[in-house]
Amino acid sequence: MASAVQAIAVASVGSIISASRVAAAPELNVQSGLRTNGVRFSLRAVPFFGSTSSSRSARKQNLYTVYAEAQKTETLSPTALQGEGGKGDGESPASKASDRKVSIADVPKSEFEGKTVFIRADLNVPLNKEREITDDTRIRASVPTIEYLLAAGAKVVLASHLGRPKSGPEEKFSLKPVSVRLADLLKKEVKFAPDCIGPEVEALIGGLKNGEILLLENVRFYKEEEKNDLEFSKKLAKNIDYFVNDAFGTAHRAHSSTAGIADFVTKRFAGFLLQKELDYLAGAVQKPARPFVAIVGGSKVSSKITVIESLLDKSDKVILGGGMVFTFFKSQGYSVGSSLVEDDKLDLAVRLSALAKEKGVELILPEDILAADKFDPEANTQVSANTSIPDGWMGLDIGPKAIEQFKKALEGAKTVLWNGPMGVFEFEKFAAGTFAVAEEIAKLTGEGAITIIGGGDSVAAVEKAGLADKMSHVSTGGGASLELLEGKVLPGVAVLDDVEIVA
Ligand SMILES: Nc1ncnc2c1ncn2[C@@H]1O[C@H](COP(=O)(O)OP(=O)(O)O)[C@@H](O)[C@H]1O
Ligand SMILES: O=C(OP(=O)(O)O)[C@H](O)COP(=O)(O)O
Repeated sequence: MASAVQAIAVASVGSIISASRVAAAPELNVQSGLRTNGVRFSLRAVPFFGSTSSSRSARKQNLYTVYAEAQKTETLSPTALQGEGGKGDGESPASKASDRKVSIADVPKSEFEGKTVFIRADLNVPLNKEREITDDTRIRASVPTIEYLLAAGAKVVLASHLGRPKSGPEEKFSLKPVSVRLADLLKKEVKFAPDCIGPEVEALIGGLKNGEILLLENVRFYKEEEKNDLEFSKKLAKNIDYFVNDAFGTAHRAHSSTAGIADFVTKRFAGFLLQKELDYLAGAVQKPARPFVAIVGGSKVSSKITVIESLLDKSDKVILGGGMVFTFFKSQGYSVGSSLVEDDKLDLAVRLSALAKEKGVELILPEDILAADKFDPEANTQVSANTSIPDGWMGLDIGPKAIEQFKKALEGAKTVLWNGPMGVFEFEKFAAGTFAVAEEIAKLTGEGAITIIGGGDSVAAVEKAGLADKMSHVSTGGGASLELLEGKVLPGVAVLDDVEIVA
């Protein structure tokens, strides 16, 4: 066992068929941190959960075994270590499944040579009226997986949705502009299929040579996609060997191209982007370097209840900002003027405050508020104590004292997770709180903290502040990152082959 250092074996259940070195891969190379203590990891197909398909039991299982002279914590990503220890159930790690999915970096690169690989990416990018891409972040984020598989000699069939087309093909939802941008980024030809299933697509796939790529047209041009329709999933999988899911932004959807297709291929892997998102959003949050400070903002408490609850279990401090704080203030009997309040959630605010006390987590609300006389970029403003926003005025940002209070609360943090802006940052007058928090988090990254921006409007805010590249991780998924932070199983992740630590 100890002699099989840094080797990975990939096998069908019961019979090992190959063994070779782990492939080099950007950022997520399992091999890169290997040390010594002789740990064996088994990677095997996960039991099915999270899709409506009935054929899962018929799925052919795979067993992946990683042999490593390894210091566990340095060998695997944070998610790989979930499930180990801490549960006090007396089981050894040998019998525990981890939540880590088999990524394309876990198998030899040669595994993909000559294989037809269906990559589901999230290429759902914003376009203007001229159908020009206004933000190509998601395309750029998808490039490492695509480049890696092309270099490995795979025949890449790339699929995505774009927007929410209602009934069939519509030019404004075509992925054609994406193929052009992708070709620029890859510096190679990207063939474009006018459909995502059917004889023409089959012929195009059949004509692919090793290292060539075909982008399929929007999978949502078929209503069957969102229904995770069995026949449609089968059609997508026609002539496909492996499924690689890299579409983190859509991993919370149990659709044909994100989940159903997995039943009709021989192997299912996480791409680099998906794995990175899981490492940060699930891994770092489950096993954070402490102190771990979570910051939750945004407009409504109702949309973040489960996230706050889940973070109260894991973090040392939870800072609250944005429109949701007024529901907390009102629940404490403060005057909130005409600020955004969810009157049916007052009890919930009381309950969350009590829960924080019970768990010994500091729940920090802003000491003062920047109030406006109307919801308008040009509104008149005044700073109010959190207890007494005057009638007719509404809180649209945290105040200057709160900025200092939040900075102090963040001091020394080793892990920071941020979801939701501190105010109406879209209006310049009410962006100071959000930008100050963004700057403070960026500073902490420089000091060695792990800083994670958990999707949605906070990503837009960090980008607007020009600080996105100063964060450890900026998520490409809004809804998906929220669901992950809430502790939900993402169907597009659940269908992938899983890692289990066996010794
Ligand atoms: N005090 C406030 N009053 C009203 N709206 C607010 C306030 N603070 C923040 N918002 C709004 O909340 C929105 C973001 O909310 P949400 O969607 O919950 O966040 P995220 O997208 O980051 O998850 C932003 O459009 C912002 O303008
Ligand atoms: O943009 C997306 O989600 P997000 O706005 O929650 O980040 C994804 O592409 C998913 O799209 P969908 O919400 O139409 O399924």
